[in-house]
Amino acid sequence: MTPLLFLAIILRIHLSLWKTVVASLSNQLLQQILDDVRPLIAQGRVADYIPALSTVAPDYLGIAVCTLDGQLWQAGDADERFSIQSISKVLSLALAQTRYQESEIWQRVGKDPSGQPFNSLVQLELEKGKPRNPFINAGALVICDMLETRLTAPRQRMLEVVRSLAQQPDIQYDRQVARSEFEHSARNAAIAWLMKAFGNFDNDVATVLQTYFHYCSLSMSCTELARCFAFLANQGRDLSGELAIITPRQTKHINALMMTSGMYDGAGEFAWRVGLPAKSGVGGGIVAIVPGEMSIAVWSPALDASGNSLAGVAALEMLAEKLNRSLF
Ligand SMILES: NC(=O)CC[C@H](N)C(=O)O
Repeated sequence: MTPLLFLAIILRIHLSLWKTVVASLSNQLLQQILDDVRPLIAQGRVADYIPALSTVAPDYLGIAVCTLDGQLWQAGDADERFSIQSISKVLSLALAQTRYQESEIWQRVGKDPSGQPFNSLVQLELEKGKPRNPFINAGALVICDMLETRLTAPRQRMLEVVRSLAQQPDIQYDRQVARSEFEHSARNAAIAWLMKAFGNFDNDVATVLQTYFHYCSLSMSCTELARCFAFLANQGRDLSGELAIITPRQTKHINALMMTSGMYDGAGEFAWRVGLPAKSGVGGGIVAIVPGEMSIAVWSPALDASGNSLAGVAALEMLAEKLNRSLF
């Protein structure tokens, strides 16, 4: 067999597999999944440590899938906006990757799962102010500190990035959520000050906290999130394929970190149940990536003990199973 023929056969197999997935994806399938997981909402709890989040009704439930050819599938409250919270930590890291050398980032923040709650201080003290990874609060605060140093207007820049990736020019910060977090920022401030004591924080703590809380307060829908995060399924390129947000190597790094640390101390169980890189936020959103194929966003505000959306995880588990997609 000539190498060319071999390549053609492989390509055919790949394309027919791709078609199978797309064929089995439908709005009805997504709706069915939402109907199946809805009873789980009652077992979770809406985050209340940020007062502005505690008023969100627990019965919202939405899902959106964006495949790399730009097609969208949706069900439930897919177009309702919510606070993306820690999902923004992925975007801050991507932004930092465009402004810093690889070694500059990873000398200040680790690449390992923490096995601890996302806002824990214990490990940070023991490990001399170097956070385990960029997706726990300490790590994201270091990344925001780095952005503060290199960007003249970090909040504006982030808005430009998400608006362009999600193809939605009116995405905004929810100022009420950002203010509420700032008024209840004792723990995050303690984390930042502890890192400053260890020499791993350069800028004014209050300024960086404000940037961090604004990023967390980004208000986006599942549809917008699915579009926005498609670059992680696409080797770092946006949906048009024309704009490289980050390099394929940087994309690999982010997906690996999402796999091991995107769901906090629930990351192991999530890998076991779903097997895809993902990032959650205490607003109840989760973004998951099927590399080379699609990005998925779910939202259900009631959380499990690790701070991950309870029905959201179950919905991803079902979808991954139905599409026969897992990295394992
Ligand atoms: N897990 C999260 O979504 C936490 C983010 C939240 N803004 C906090 O700092 O506590």
